[in-house]
Amino acid sequence: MTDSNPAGACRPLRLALIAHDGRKDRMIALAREFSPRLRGCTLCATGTTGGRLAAELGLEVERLLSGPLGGDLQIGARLAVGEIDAVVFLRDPMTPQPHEPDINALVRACDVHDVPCATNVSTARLLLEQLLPRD
Ligand SMILES: O=C(CO)COP(=O)(O)O
Repeated sequence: MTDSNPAGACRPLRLALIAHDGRKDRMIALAREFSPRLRGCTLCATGTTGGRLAAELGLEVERLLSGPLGGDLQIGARLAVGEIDAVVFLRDPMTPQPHEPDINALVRACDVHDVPCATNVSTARLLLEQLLPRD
């Protein structure tokens, strides 16, 4: 999987995957659906999300800090310097989060730097269908 990232460069797509607890099962189901195509990507994730992706799907994923401990900010910092091509961030809109400012900062960073960011499964499917090349 080369030349298909938004930057058009010849390297694997660098994708960040993040899900709140109330959306983690949906993230696993989504990643399972796309898992053959995700295996060619460079994946990073917040801590607990990444742990589940690795344990349940065998995906190779760099685990950053858990979201409430700064993982969203780490991903935001990376995308701000051009190190992440796209984000799937399955937010739970029904549950208040202690790190709401970090969540807003990450979504804002995506908008500031024009990085595609899907915050629900339907949009994530569209994004992944578009960005992940077929086998
Ligand atoms: O809280 C999160 C995103 O805001 C997700 O963090 P975890 O993947 O560590 O649960």
